[in-house]
Formats: sequence, C-alpha cells, structure tokens
Amino acid sequence: MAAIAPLDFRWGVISTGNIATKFVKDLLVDPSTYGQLFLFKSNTPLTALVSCFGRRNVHDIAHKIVAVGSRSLSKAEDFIKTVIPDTSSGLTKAYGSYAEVFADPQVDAVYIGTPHTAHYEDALAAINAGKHVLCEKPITINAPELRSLIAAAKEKNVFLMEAMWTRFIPLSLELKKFLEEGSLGLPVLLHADLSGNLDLRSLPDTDRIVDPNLAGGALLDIGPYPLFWAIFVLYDHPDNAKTRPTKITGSMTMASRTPVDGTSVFSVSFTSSSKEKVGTKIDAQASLSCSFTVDSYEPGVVIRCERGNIIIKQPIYCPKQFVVQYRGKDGGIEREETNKFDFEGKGWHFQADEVARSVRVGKLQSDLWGHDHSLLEMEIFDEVRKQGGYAFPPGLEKVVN
Ligand SMILES: NC(=O)C1=CN([C@@H]2O[C@H](COP(=O)(O)OP(=O)(O)OC[C@H]3O[C@@H](n4cnc5c(N)ncnc54)[C@H](OP(=O)(O)O)[C@@H]3O)[C@@H](O)[C@H]2O)C=CC1
Ligand SMILES: O=C1OC[C@@H](O)[C@H](O)[C@H]1O
Repeated sequence: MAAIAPLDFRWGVISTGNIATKFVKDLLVDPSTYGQLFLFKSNTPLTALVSCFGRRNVHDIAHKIVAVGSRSLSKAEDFIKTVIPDTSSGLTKAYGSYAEVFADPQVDAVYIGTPHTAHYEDALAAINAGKHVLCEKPITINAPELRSLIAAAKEKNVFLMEAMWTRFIPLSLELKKFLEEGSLGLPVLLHADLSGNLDLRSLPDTDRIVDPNLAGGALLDIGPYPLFWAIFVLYDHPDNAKTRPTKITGSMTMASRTPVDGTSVFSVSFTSSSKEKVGTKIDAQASLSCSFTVDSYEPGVVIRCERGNIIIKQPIYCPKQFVVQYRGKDGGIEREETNKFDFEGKGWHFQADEVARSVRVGKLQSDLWGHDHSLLEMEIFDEVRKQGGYAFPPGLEKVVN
C-alpha cells in the first residue's frame, strides 16, 4: 500500500498563557515517535497481566505553527522566541491581535487558549474567517452559545472541536476497545472526581479561577473531566447508543470571596426506561465531583460493572494507568490486569492529530468527540448551575435561549 504523504497542517494559535504554551510545546513533538516502552512486574499475586503501550506513531501529519496572536505584539514575539525557538527566524508570524491570525491565509486551523468567557466570540470570529477551530474546554459557557457556534461552523463548512484532549490519549483509545468487548458486562455505577486545593481565598478576585466575570469556579474549569468519563463510558456505551441522560442533579458550594463554585457535586443517570429510544439496555449512573477547595483523591475514576471494576488513577485528564478487576463466582476479586501507558510529550498533541486527520478527509466534526458530546456537556453544566444556584453576571452569556 502506498504511504500517504504527510499533510502540513498549519496552526494559528491565539493567546500566550498557560495552556497555549503547553499545547504548542506538544505540537513540536515529532509525531512519529513512540513513547518509551517499559515492562512492569507487580508483586501483587492478583496481578495476572501487565500491558504497556507507548504509541503515537503518526506519519501522515506534520504540525506547523505559522502564527501566534496575542493582545500584545511583544507577548506574541516573546512566546515565539521562548516556546518555538527553532522558528524564531521568522517561520512563525507574531501578531498583536487575534483578528490578524484569523485573516492570515497561511492559517488552516486556529487553536483557542483564551479564558472560558472569550471562547464563543473568538471561535465565532475564526469560523467566520473560514478557519477550522480547536477551542479549549469548556468550549462555551452555556449550551445556547455552543448551538450558535455549531450552526456557524456548519454554515461556513469548517471543522469545530472542543479540546477535550482526554478522549484522544492512548489510555482512552485502549479502554474504549476493552469496554466494547464487554467482558465485565454492563457498567452500573461510575465515580469520577478531579480536585486540587487552590486556596481560593488567597487568589486575587480577578484570577480566572474565581472571577465570575470570567465564568470562574470548579464546574466549568475542571468539571469537564469527571463529566468526560461519564459521557465516554455511559453515553457512548454501545448499548446506550447515545441516548441522552434521563436525570441530572447538581449541588454547589460557594467557597471563595466571589460568587463562584468551590466544589460541585453532580450526577447523570441513564435508564433503560428512557422514552427517547426504545430498546436501550443500559441502567447506569455517574456520581461526579470537582473541587478547588480540597486535595485530589485516588482513585480518580472507578467504573463498577456487572462482573468487575475498572480503576483509573489520577490525573483523570491524562491518566496513564487503568486496572481491570475481574470478579469471581463468590463475588471477590479473583484477577487483576494492569494497563500502563507512556508516550513522548504531555498528551495535548493527540487531539491535534485528530483535528488534522478529520480536516484532511473533509469532516466537520470529530468522530470521537463530536458536537453532540460538547453540547451534552454544556447542557449538563447549565442544569447543574441552575440547581446549584450559580447564575453568571448579566451580559456574560453572549447567547441565551
Ligand atoms: N486542556 C487543558 O489541559 C487546560 C485547559 N485550560 C483551558 O484554557 C483556557 C485558558 O486557561 P489558562 O491557559 O490556564 O489561562 P491563562 O490565564 O494562563 O491564559 C489565558 C490567555 O488568554 C488571553 N486572554 C484573552 N482575553 C483575556 C482576558 N480577558 N483575561 C486574561 N487573559 C486573556 C491571554 O493571552 P494574550 O495576553 O496573549 O492575549 C492569556 O494569556 C481556559 O478556558 C481553561 O479551561 C486551562 C488549563 C489546562
Ligand atoms: O483543564 C484543566 O486541567 C488542569 C487544571 O489545573 C486547569 O485549571 C484546568 O483548566
């Protein structure tokens, strides 16, 4: 079979903050690299098998960073010098505005790493300029904004995806295959938590984590990850066939000087009695939480199935290990399998490969994290905020129902 010529996929990056830096560093990792392969032997008698995967092995894509835009030209120039040193000779253009990135004909796709509240307007401007878009999570601050973006992207015939990077890491790809084999039976109860004590009262009120004018709080910032596991395992389960949840509950505690959530607890239920789709078999619930006021908790994700459990270690946004526990006839755990993963880079590049490969074949959304996934996420967050009593300041939402 003839090899496919590598596609030069040309990125324009807007913003120069924390995640833009991490994403761009990962884009610079050679896509053909395997991670370091290692063998792991456990002393636990229960552990029967250990598998190690170190994959990327992408030969069909070459990521190029052709433009970086910032609200300040000098920040864009500094970013290029420090983060993309090989191209400081001029291969990457620095712009003192985001609009210039959108207008650059060299740019195929725009990566958006601005605060949550800017996502809608930045993505819309990129789409209207005819650019494909990869936008950080949460893709918008409510569902109506996202519906409007999806409509605009369809109208302009461009690809749009939320940067839900966890979906594309090797662990998720492997776990998906395992879940589809169904050897543990159906999932029944999923627990997922992402937390970290940020000492919210010590942060300035203008920090994006606590500023209500930047849609601060735990739910929108780290809530996408526990919810990702519920959507990935339950909503996407073959026996659920993308049937929407029958019930969503939410509760929030406000713990900073500002009116944003410090901790959110929410649940999403999928039931076979759902009227939306006859024949659905799954009866499962997800118990989810996120907090900026307490430390992280292990295990990050537990998927309890009819015949055993799957245990995923922190950090749940980029886990590198899952353990499968098989239940014996007496109900006890009779066997465990540990699956470990390793790769070059930090994991943000896998989503970039997905964007380039999807665009290459003319797709307008990802097969793995499509518009429906992000829309479900935003609808769940809207409901949790409603039940939890978190209303954004007037005018923050650019589109409302
Ligand atoms: N996928 C992941 O792992 C992560 C995703 N994120 C997501 O990325 C987004 C940005 O987070 P993070 O990088 O931590 O934030 P930072 O504050 O570090 O960076 C945000 C950047 O956005 C630009 N910007 C545009 N408008 C504003 C504004 N009004 N106030 C402040 N900055 C602005 C700035 O770049 P400039 O001055 O150059 O224009 C700034 O550097 C969030 O939506 C967050 O949810 C964050 C962390 C990890
Ligand atoms: O996406 C994220 O993951 C890691 C967190 O530290 C960060 O605040 C968040 O935006």
